Amino acid sequence: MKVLKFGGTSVGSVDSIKTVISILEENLSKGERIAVVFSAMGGVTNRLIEIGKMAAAGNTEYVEFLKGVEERHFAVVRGLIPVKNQSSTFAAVRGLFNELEDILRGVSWIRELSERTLDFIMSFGERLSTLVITEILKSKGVAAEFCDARQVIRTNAAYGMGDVNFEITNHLILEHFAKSTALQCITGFIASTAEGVTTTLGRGGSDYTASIVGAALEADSIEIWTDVDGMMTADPRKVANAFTIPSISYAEAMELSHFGAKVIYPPSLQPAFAKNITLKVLNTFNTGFEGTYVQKSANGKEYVITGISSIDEIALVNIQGSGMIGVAGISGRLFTALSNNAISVILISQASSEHSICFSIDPKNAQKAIDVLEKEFATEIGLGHIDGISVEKNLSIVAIVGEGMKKNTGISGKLFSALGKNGINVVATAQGSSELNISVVISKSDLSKALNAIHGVFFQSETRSLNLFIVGVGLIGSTLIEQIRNQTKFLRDEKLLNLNIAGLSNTKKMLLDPDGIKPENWRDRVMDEGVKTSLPAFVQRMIELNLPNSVFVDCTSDKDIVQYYHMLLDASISVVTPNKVANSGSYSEYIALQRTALQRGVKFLYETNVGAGLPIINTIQGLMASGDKFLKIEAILSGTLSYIFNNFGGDNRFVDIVKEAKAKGFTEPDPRDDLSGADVGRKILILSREVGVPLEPEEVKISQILPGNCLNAPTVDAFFGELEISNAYFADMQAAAEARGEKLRYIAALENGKATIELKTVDASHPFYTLSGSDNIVSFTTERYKDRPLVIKGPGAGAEVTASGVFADIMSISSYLG
Ligand SMILES: NC(=O)C1=CN([C@@H]2O[C@H](COP(=O)(O)OP(=O)(O)OC[C@H]3O[C@@H](n4cnc5c(N)ncnc54)[C@H](OP(=O)(O)O)[C@@H]3O)[C@@H](O)[C@H]2O)C=CC1
Ligand SMILES: N[C@@H](CC=O)C(=O)O
Ligand code: NA
Repeated sequence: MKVLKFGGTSVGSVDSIKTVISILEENLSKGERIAVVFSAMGGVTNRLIEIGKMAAAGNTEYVEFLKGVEERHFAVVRGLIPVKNQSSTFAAVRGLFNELEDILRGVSWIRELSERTLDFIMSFGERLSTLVITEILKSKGVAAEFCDARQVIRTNAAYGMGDVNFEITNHLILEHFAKSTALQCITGFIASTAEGVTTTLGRGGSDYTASIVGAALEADSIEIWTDVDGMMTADPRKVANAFTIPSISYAEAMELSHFGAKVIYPPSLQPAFAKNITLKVLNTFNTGFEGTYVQKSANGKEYVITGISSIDEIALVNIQGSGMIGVAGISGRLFTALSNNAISVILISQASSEHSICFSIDPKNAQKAIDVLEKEFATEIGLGHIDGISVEKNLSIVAIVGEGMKKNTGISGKLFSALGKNGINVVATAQGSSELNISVVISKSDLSKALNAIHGVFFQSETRSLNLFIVGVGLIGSTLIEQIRNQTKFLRDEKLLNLNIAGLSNTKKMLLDPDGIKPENWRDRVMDEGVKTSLPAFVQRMIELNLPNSVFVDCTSDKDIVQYYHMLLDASISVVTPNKVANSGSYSEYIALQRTALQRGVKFLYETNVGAGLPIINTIQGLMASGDKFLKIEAILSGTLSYIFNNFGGDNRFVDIVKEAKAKGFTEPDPRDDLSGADVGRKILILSREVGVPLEPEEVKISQILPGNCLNAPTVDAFFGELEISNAYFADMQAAAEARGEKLRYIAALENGKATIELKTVDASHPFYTLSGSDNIVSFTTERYKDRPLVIKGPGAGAEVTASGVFADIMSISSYLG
C-alpha cells in the first residue's frame, strides 16, 4: 500500500491535474494498491480565509471573490470531464458553493467569524478539489471514491489545529478501507470532532492527513508530490548552487524544515515516522526527478552536513548581570514568563559564566518580550543584579544540519572559518548536544553571503565561485582576463572553481555585475553597459554587494587607489595586486596593510611586486616564517634594464632598445620609472621590508644611469627625444664594459640594513653575468643559505608572466577560502 499526496500547486490547474491523473493511472496500471490525498487548489485556502474575513467585516465584495473560486473549479470540470458527464459534477460543485454562500451570508449578518466557522469555511477547499478530481478519475473509468476525511479523522475541538485522537482515527480508517477496494480520494487538511463538527489540522495539514492515513494502514511508503525537486541543500533562491538532497533522515528533515525549508513540514509526518514508513518528496512538474527519500536513517551520505537553512529575520534578546551568576531559577523564570505570554523562543545561548543569557525570537514579539521580562525581573533590575534587557534586531539565523556531525570533527571549525574569512561577524551561536545542528546568529545583511560561503565549503564537489573585481584592464589586467578565459574549463572541471568577474574598470568606464562579466565579451560590455568610472563608487558598490569570496584585483599603477585597500580589507575583501605603490610608500602604511589583512583574516597578496611571476616574495615569506635570517640580498630587479643591457650594443640605438622593451610589455606604464631606477628602488624597498628591515623610501640609495637631460624630461615623448640625442652616452658606457669583457648590470643590494642600487660591470665569473631577455635574478644569503646563496632567476617582466603571477595569487586565495 502506498499513500500519495498532491499539494495545492499540483492540483492548481487543468494542466497540472492532468499530470496528477497520469501519475495515478501509472501507479494503478502496476497493480499497486494506493490511496490519494489532495490539498485544495493552490491559493484557495488563503482565498477562503480572506473571503470569510471580508464577510465578517460586512464587505460584500466577497461575493465576487467567491465567484472566482467557483469559476476555477468549473474550469477544471470543463477541461477534464467529457461533456456528457459534466452536469452531475457541476451540480455537485454548485451544491457545495450554495452551502458556502449560505454560511458566508450568515457570517456577514452576524459579523462574526469564529475559529470554528473558519475551519468549516476552509474545509470547502479540500472538499471541492477532491470531489472534482474523483469525478475526473471516474469519468476515465477508474474505480475511485470520494473520501471525506471528516468521516475518518477524529480530533478534539481545538479549531485551527485539531489534536488527533489516533486510537479512534486508526480504527475508523481501517474500517473504511476494509469496506471498499476502490481508489480512495481523501480530502487533506480536514477532520471532525466526535460530534461531527468540522476541524482542520493546522500547518502542513494535508501532509499530516497522508501521514495519518499511511500510518494507520501501515503503508510501505508515502509520496508527497510538490512543485519543487525535493528537499534541497539550501534555499535555491538564496544559493544558486543548492541541489537536491537524495536521502535524509527524519531527524535531519525536522531540523532543516524548522529553519525555513518549507517543502515539507516534518512534525506533521511524525505518525509515519513512528511506523518507519519511507517518505518520498517528488515533483509533479518534473516526474523524472527521483525524489528526496526521508527515512529513519539516511543512506550513503556524500557530505558531512546534509543541508543549510536559515530564518531571515529574528531578534536577539540579551539579559545580563553579575547577579545571575550561580543563581538557580533565573532561566526557569525567564522562559516561563515568555511561554506564559506565548512568545516562542527560537534559539538559546548561555555561556558557562552564567553572566548572560541570550535568545532569539520573532522580531514581532521583541517589545512584548522586553515588557514581560522587565516586569518579571523588576526586583533584580532594581537591585542592580540584572543590568537590563537589550534587544538587537535585523539579524538572521543560519543553521547547518546533518547527522554526519556526530562522527566528524572540525565541522564547527569549518563553519566559523568560512564565516570569518568572509568577514561575517557571529553574534551568537548554539549547538544542541544531539550534534545535529549548529546555529549561528549573524547580521541580516550578511545572510546571503553567509549561506553561499558555507554552502561552498561544505558541498565542495559543487563548483565554488570566487568573485573578482578587477580595476585596471590595460596590459596586465587584460592579459589576466585572457588567461582566465583560457582556464575557465580547466578550473571548472579540475578545480571545481568558477572565477566570476563581477566588476571591471579602467579610467573611463566601470561595470559591476554580480552575475558575472564573461571574459569573451568584457570589452563590449564595459563599453556598452559601463558607467563613468568612480573608484569610490566602485568600492562602495562592491562592499554593498557583499558577495562571498570577493577579491579586489588592482592592475593599475595608480597612487590613489591604494587608499581603498584598507577599506576593502576591513570589509573582509582580499586584495591582489601587481601595483607596487602601496608597499613602497611609508613603512607605517606598509605595516598597517599587513596588520589589517591579518586581523580581518583576509589576504593581501602582491607576489608580482618584485620579479613579476617569479616566486620571490613567497620564498621570503616562507623563509621568514620558518625562522631563517637574511644576511644579504643581491639582485637584478628590473626586467626592462636587464633587457636593455642584454640587447644594447653594436648597431642598435639605445632609444630603440628602450622602445622594444616597452613594446614587449616590460616597462612600467611610464618607462621613466624603470630607467630612473625608481622601479628597482621600490622593489628593493619591498624586499627589505619583507625580510624585516623597516626602511623608508628615501633611505634607498639609488645611483642614476640616466644623464640629467633624460632624467628631467617632462613627458614620456620628451624622454624618448632626450634618449635619442644621448645615444653616445649609453654607447660609450656599454663599449667600455665590453672592452673589459664585462657586462653592465644594475644591481640592487641589501646588507647591514642598507639598501643600495648601483650600475656595475660584472665579468664572466659573476653569477649575474649570464642573463638574457628580461631576466631578473635574486640571490639570498641567509643563515641557512650561507655558503651557497639561494638563487631565483628567470624572466622578471612581461604581460604573460606578470598576469600569471597575479593569477597564482588569486588561486592561493581560493585555496585559503577552502
Ligand atoms: N609590465 C610588467 O611586466 C609588470 C607590471 N607590473 C605592474 O602592473 C601594473 C599594471 O601595469 P600595466 O598593465 O602595464 O599598465 P597599463 O597602463 O597597461 O594599464 C593600467 C590600467 O589601469 C587603468 N587605471 C589606471 N588608473 C586607474 C584608476 N584610477 N581607476 C581605474 N582604472 C585605472 C588604466 O585605464 P585606462 O586604460 O583607461 O588608462 C589601464 O586600464 C602596474 O602597477 C605595474 O607596475 C608589475 C610587475 C610586472
Ligand atoms: N617594469 C618592470 C616590470 C616589473 O615589475 C620591470 O621592468 O622590471
Ligand atoms: Na614575484
